[in-house]
Amino acid sequence: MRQRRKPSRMTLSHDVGRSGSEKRASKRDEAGPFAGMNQTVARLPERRMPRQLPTRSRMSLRTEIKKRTQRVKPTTGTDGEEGATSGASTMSKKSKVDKNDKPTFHALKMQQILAPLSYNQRDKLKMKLEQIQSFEELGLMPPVVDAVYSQVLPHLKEYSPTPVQKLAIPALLSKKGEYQKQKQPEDAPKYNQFLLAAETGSGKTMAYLLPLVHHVKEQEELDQIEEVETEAREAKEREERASRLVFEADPSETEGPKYPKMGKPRALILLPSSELITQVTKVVKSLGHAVKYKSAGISSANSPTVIRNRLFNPSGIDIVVSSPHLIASIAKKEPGILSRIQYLVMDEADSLFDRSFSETTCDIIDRAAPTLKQLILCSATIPNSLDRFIDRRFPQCKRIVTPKLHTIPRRVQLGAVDIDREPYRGSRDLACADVIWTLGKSVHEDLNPRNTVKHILVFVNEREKAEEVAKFLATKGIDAVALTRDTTEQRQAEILSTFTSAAAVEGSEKPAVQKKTKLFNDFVPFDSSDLGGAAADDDKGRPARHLPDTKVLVTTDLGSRGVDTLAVRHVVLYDVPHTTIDFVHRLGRMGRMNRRGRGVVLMGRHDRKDVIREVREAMHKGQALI
Ligand SMILES: Nc1ncnc2c1ncn2[C@@H]1O[C@H](COP(=O)(O)OP(=O)(O)OP(=O)(O)O)[C@@H](O)[C@H]1O
Repeated sequence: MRQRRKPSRMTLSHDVGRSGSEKRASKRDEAGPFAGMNQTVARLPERRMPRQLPTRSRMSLRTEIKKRTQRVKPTTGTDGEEGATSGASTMSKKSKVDKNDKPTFHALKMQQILAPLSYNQRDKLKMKLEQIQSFEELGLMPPVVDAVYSQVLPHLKEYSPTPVQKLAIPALLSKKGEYQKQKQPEDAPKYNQFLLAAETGSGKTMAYLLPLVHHVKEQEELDQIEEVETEAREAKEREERASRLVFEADPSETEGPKYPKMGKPRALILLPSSELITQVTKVVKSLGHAVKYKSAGISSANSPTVIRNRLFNPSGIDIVVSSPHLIASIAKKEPGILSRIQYLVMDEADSLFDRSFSETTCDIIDRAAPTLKQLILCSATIPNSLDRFIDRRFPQCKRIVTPKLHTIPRRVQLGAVDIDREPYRGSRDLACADVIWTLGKSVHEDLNPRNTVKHILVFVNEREKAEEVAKFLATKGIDAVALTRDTTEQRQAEILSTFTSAAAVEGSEKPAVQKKTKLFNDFVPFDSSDLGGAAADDDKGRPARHLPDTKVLVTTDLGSRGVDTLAVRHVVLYDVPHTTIDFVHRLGRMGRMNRRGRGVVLMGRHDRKDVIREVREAMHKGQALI
């Protein structure tokens, strides 16, 4: 029997976008033995008016909730797919907001208080976004912009930065506040700290990478000037010394390191898994084809020789993409690796600061601090724990958040299948197979002349379950594989590559033109009559039929964080996710960059149907989850 789960500690932050100064309440003078001394006037505390408890207590809880939710209501109904309507128009509609549009989270509130971003903040951000239309307006050097067009997004005809890119790139390039930094107390960090928080699939990688490349190139020019100056100065000093010490060897003349830049990157990007390292390295490399710099991606999937060759190239290295654990272990033997870092990025920051990574990640930040100029934390979800951690550890952190933070794109729809209904009778496996068959047999409307291979992701909550479900699906004629931490790194890369390619893969079957065949668009998972039958076994237990042109990947959170699964348009939530954070990440594997997607959640009698309903409603209205 399935057990009811305990609520998770991971909850979304309620006030992500506030600035450093807003969040610290002014510290009151603490009382002490000398507190009243040397006073010339009586400093009596301000008289406080009693709180109007009677009125407040009369206010029903329902009204209270309504009042609060009004404060954070995102501008639903007025924003299109990209959500960039004019702030003025949305503001003016504030008073006319339909009651039904307000977030009415009750079940989700048990996990978390609301308000990811205030209504006003979201509106202000939208107004700011409207003012920027192209990459040229962001302040990047022209070769970097050209590299975006020619290398990273060559398949596009029209280019425009995404909201997070519009907000983050100018902020990361800005030199504002550099002077004040130098005047801060000795022990305060001398580097700028940023938090980039934006919805899944919104282009966060380029939002931090383009400014980083810009800085690296700028620094390269400065280095070259400095090198020429140093060489000239040293030559002059040598000459002077030579004229003074005609007969003696100069004891102060020691040779500097032969390869000063070897194994000492300027920028370090840290990620929690090998798949993500490979993914981000690909973007770094593609930019590097046009803007020349030296980069390397290293993960535990690489052999020590490969890692050494990539890092310790005599001509130096500019950008390294890796994981905290690997960098920490290299730094034990080669401390130089952290001695020149100026730009440090923590991508998927909520994972990198969770219990399994936090100590190592923080240690790297401390060791890089003396040379560090910018620390960038980046994530699609900001749990309360991370929010509090940032407050404590990086009180000066500048928060760059987008108006759609913590929302699931409206292009993604979520349906639910009741596994307790006929014909499943409580069998989650059977319901899962049936949903996949229905999705697999539906015909994609724009596919000609052959059916396109469909890529479906199935998310389970426990690692052991992934293997089990994949096996079951295989017995039902479905081409399913499991991806877990136990899968070898090479195999993980192989499996994921088919799910991350944007190119459509032509299938083997012609689309059936039968009347009965459902168009992919028409699929309504709530309608059980619509669920086509999964293949029955033959006498020997082998599947009687095989589902063609459909590839299924069964995975846990490993496949949900950051993986750019462009090929995926269907996600099946085999288990109801533990938290809204999991909903955001898992459903965030679809609907990336204006694509559409459909999710199906399997729900049983022990699952929180109220949670599913609220998530669906929030998605439908384009509201942020809490
Ligand atoms: N300005 C743009 N226009 C069109 N496509 C873009 C743009 N910027 C990035 N992309 C594409 O969008 C996809 C998603 O980008 P990316 O992986 O950076 O998203 P993300 O915000 O980091 O997602 P996640 O939170 O899931 O990690 C990539 O395929 C990328 O090439």
